[in-house]
Amino acid sequence: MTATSHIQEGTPAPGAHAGVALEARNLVKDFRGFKATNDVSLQIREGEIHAIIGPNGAGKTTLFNLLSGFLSPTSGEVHLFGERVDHLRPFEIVRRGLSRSFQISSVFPSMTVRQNVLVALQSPTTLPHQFWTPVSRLESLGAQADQILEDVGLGAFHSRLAADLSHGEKRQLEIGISLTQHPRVLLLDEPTSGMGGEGVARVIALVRQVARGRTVVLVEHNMSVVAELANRITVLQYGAVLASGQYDEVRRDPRVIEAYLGEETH
Ligand SMILES: Nc1ncnc2c1ncn2[C@@H]1O[C@H](COP(=O)(O)OP(=O)(O)OP(=O)(O)O)[C@@H](O)[C@H]1O
Repeated sequence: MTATSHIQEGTPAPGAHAGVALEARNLVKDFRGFKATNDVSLQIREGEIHAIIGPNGAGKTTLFNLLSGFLSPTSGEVHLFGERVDHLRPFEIVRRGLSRSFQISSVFPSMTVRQNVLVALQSPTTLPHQFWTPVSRLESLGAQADQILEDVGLGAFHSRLAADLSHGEKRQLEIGISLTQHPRVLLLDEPTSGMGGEGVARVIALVRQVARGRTVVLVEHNMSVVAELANRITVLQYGAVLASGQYDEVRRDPRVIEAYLGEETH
């Protein structure tokens, strides 16, 4: 049995989602004849930390964009807790429980750490009937902001300008901003990119913490981070799923070793 076959097991009947938080069914994204996503089917189970890995250009970011509504698939479907969402806009998907953080910073540098979280808390996705509110009037959300900052380890930095945060602290803030949307599923795009050992260890601890009670999907290049965090992994190559399953099993798959993990297993 190949590792790939695991994604076929337990496939729920159409409409059911029995323990599956997020599902791609035969997803294709065609950029002018080039399939950046090529018939991808995968299931992310509720409560797991699932890593999407693969060489540069394998289609990881494109898949994230499809799962979160930032791109529409050429064909195929995305289901969130059993509901088809591939026709919805990103904010509608956020409202249904899926948030993502970005590889490129979404932080406002000229605001304080706390103001960044407050602004995210009053976004239309969390407060549907409220438009822009001056930061000074957002204090009703202050307790919530403070709790989120504690949760992501930035409690002591609340009044610091976001511009003055270290790279790693900015990533912590981005995760905090994602948490303002109360996601049941959190997509993290390379949360440890550009970090040294200490920052990586902090993010690993943070991801473990935010994963309590929710589902986390992460794109990650650092294989030791994947090994530490992921319950299951999916390996992409040329836009397609090469293998999907338990980390220890997939890393021994000869095709995966050849494509990607060779150095790790020597
Ligand atoms: N808008 C686009 N138009 C044309 N081609 C695109 C577009 N977006 C992505 N691609 C191509 O699709 C392929 C997959 O890109 P993608 O960014 O999804 O890969 P990735 O696995 O995230 O790569 P990396 O690890 O380098 O971030 C690449 O060959 C890329 O050049």
